[in-house]
Amino acid sequence: MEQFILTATLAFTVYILCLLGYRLTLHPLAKFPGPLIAKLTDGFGGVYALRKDIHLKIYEDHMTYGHVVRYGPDRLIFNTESAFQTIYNSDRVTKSHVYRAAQQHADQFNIFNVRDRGMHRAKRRLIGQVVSEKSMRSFEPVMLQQIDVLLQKLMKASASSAPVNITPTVRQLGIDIVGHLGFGYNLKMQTEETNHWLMNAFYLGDWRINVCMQWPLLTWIRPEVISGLMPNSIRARLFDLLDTMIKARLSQKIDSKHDLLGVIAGSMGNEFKSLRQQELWTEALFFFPAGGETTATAISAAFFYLSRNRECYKKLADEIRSSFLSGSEIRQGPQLASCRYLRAVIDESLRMCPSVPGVLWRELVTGDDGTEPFIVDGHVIPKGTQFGVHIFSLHHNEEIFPRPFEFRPERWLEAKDEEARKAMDRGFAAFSTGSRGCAGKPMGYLECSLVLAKTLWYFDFEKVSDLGGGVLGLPGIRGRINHFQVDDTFAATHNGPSIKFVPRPDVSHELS
Ligand code: HEM
Repeated sequence: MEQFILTATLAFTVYILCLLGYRLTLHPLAKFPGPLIAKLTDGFGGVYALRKDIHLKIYEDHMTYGHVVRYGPDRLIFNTESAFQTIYNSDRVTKSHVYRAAQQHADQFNIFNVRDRGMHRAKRRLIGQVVSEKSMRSFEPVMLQQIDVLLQKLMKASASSAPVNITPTVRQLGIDIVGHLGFGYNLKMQTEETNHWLMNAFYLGDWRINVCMQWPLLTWIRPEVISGLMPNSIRARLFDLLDTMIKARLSQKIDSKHDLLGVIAGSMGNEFKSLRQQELWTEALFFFPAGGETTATAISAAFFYLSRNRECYKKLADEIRSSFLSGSEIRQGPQLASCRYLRAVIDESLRMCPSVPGVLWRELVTGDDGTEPFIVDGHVIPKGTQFGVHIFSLHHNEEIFPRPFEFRPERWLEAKDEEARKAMDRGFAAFSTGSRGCAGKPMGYLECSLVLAKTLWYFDFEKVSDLGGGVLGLPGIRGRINHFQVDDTFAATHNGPSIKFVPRPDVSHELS
C-alpha cells in the first residue's frame, strides 16, 4: 500500500511538473506576457478575486505588460477599444463557460448566464419588453414615487444636518425600484429595515460568482466548501423572500401591472400555471443586482466626484436649474434629454468607476472549428482560449482617455477632434456592447438622470468626510484620495461618499 501511495504521489508530481512546464513553454499562449503565476494557474486570478481587488491588479499588470496580458493558462485580457469592438460584436464569440458559476442548477439558465443563442434571444425578447425605453414610459411614475421617497429622506436628514452615506441609500432605492419592476412588489428597503439583509445577500452572491469565474475549479467543489462566500442561511432566506414575492404577485391579476412577472406570464398563456418557480427565481436572482446595484454605483460615483469638483457641480446645477420650472417637471422627455452636461457627468462617473469593472469573459462559439483565425489586435486567438476586455483598464487607457484619473465630464462634450471622440465612444464599455450588451441601459440612464437632476433641483450638497476616497500613503490606486474606491465583486461594491444636503430655500416647499 505504502509503495502504491509513493508511486501515485510521484506520478502525480511528474504530471503536474510536465503540465506547468507545458503551460510555460509549448502552450499556444506561451508567447503572451503576464505574471508568471497567472500563466500557470487560474488560482492567481482567483486569489485576487477573493481579495476583491482583482480590477486593480489587472490594471497594474496592463501597465507593466502592455495591451494584452495572459491571465490564466488559457486566458487573455485586452485593454483597447479595437479589442472591445472586435470581441463583443463578433458572431463567432459567445459568453465563456465560466458563466456556469452563476447557475443555480445545471439545467437552469437566466438571461445573464445562458449561452445558447436561441434561448438567449427568447429571454432577451421577453426581458426587453420590461426594460425598454417604451416600457420605461409606463414604469416612470413608479420610479418617480420611489425617488420621491429618497428626496423625503434627504430632506429629513438635512433638517438635522445629518450626513447621508450615499451608497446604502441609493442601493436601497435601486432594490426597491427593481422589486416593483420585477414583481410589482414593495420591498420597502427605503423606509423599513426588515429587508436590509438583501444588500448583503446580493453582495455575497456576486462575490462568490466572481471568484468562481476567475477560478472555475471552485465551481466544481461543493458549494458548502466555499459557503463562507454565501452562507446557506442567507441563501435560504433569499429564496424564501423570492417565493413570497412571486406568490404575492401571482395572487393578483397578471395584467394588472407591467412588470417582469406579468410579461413572462403573458408570454406563456395557459402554460404559466405550470411554470416552475425556480425559473423565475433564477431570473429574479440576476434582475436585482443587475438593475439595483449597477445604477447605485453610477449614482454614488457621481455624488463622489461632484462633491469634490466644484466647477463640475456648478455647471450641472446651473444646467438643471435653468432647464426646468419646477421639480415635478423633471421627468423623461426632450427637456431631460437636452441636459447634455448631465449625461456627460453620468458617462464620466461610469468611465472612472464602471459598475462592472472586470472582464466579461468570452470564448469562440461551439462548432467554430477555428479554420478561419479569430484575430484580436493582430493576435490569433487559439481555440479554447477565454478572452475579454478589462473594463476598468480600458476606461483608464490614456491613449483613449487622456489624464484618465481626472474627472472631466467636458471630455465628452469637447473632444479635440472627431477621431478622439469616436475612440472614446468605442472605448466606453460600461454597458458592454453587442447582442449581450446591457438590456437595461435606457432604464439605467433614466434612473441616474432623475436622481441627480431632482437632487440638484431641491438641494445643494457637499462632502463631509473622505469616505469613499483612497487613503493617502497606500500604494497605487488605493492611495488616490480623489478616486472613488470600489471592490470588484463582479459588480462593484463600495461605501460612501458621505454628503450633507441643504434644501434650496426657494424650491424646497415643492417637496412637502
Ligand atoms: C448604470 C447602470 C447599468 C450598468 C453600468 C449595466 C452594465 C451591464 C453590463 C456590463 C452587462 C453585461 C454583462 C455581461 O456581459 O456579463 C449588463 C447586462 C445586462 N443588464 Fe445591465 N447595467 C446597468 C443597468 C441595468 C438595469 C437597470 C437593468 C434592468 C433591470 C439591467 C439589465 C441587464 C440585463 C438583463 C443584462 C443581460 C443582457 C444579456 O445578456 O442579454 N442593467 N449590464
